[in-house]
Amino acid sequence: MRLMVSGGGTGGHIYPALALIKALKKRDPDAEVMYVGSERGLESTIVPAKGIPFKSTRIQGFKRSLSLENFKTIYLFLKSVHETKKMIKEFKPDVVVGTGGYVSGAVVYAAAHLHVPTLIHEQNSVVGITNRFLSRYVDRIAYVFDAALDQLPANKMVKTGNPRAQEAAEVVSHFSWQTYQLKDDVPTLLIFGGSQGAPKINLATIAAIPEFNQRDYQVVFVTGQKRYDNVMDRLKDVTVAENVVIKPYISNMPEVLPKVAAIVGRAGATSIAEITADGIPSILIPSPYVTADHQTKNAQSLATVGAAEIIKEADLTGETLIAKADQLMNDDALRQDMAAASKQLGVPDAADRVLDVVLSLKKD
Ligand SMILES: CC(=O)N[C@H]1[C@@H](OP(=O)(O)OP(=O)(O)OC[C@H]2O[C@@H](n3ccc(=O)[nH]c3=O)[C@H](O)[C@@H]2O)O[C@H](CO)[C@@H](O)[C@@H]1O
Repeated sequence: MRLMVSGGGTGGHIYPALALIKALKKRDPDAEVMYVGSERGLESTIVPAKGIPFKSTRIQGFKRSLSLENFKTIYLFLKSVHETKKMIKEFKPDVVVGTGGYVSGAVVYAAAHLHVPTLIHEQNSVVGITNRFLSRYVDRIAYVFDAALDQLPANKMVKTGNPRAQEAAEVVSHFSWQTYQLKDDVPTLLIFGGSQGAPKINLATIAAIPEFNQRDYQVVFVTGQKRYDNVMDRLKDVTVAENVVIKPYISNMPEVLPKVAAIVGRAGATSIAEITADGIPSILIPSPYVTADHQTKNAQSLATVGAAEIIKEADLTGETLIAKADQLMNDDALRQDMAAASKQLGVPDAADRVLDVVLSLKKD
């Protein structure tokens, strides 16, 4: 099997692709894989670091307003299609899979033009612009939320869940909080704002640190790689107690998550897949800056069954954060109930389900 995968921009599009590759390698150790990403997206560092063959192309997104930049976007897209056609002819994939982000638009479009079988994976309840465009050309569309069904061609749709859920569910974690100078027998609250960090979550957490310092539970605050210096700057005159640890990024999230008592975070689709696969209680602060407010829909799917609490970003302050965090962290029974509800929503075999579809597309 020769699989070409593309997805990029943010972690939410990259990690499902990596989980699919992992599942393929497990089933077929001789499979050859090529990942095509954008030059500047997170994938250009995350993917090569995993030892996966990686090629890049330059591409950018459309501006919502009418702008000259959009001509450059179209030019880069066409150039990218041309470049990736060459990569496809060279690598000769049996199937090409796109997991979202602009770069997958060029790669999957090029593959469809060359009559290579194609599949896209839609992680969200509201379909992204790239997948909406690609849906006309691809052979199959793997999806997670039923809400996506009426936005895409019904005859191509296969419900699979998010492959990252399987990676999260299957991991045998040997992670110890001692790596972070924390204790293994104290409940730990993990705070992170998606793959890039979220300024409002960071500000509320900074405001809450004097209170977190006095709690019996531990707090791991992940700022986002690019926002770490800014956070540390704001904290230069603030005492941070031993039970609070601040990190720019966690690169081994599947190992860390099983050791977490509760999460405060955004409601990105891939984060949610992990949270439910592991059955972790959460306080979700949906990003109001995403297409059609889809993170609120994602978060509601957990909140309605008692798996998560929601704080609207507009209501998020140090005080509201502390109040909800205390409620959850000081009540073991509540956390257990939420954990059970969360786990009910998980799809722990999602990577195999996507892989089955991929393999069914391979021509003999
Ligand atoms: C602002 C934005 O456009 N967000 C979108 C983006 O979110 P984003 O890229 O933030 O994606 P998600 O929240 O879905 O997933 C984040 C991923 O990054 C990982 N992670 C995060 C922090 C860290 O320190 N280490 C780490 O490994 C998480 O474990 C998870 O696997 O893609 C998602 C999936 O299409 C969408 O639902 C989100 O709406």
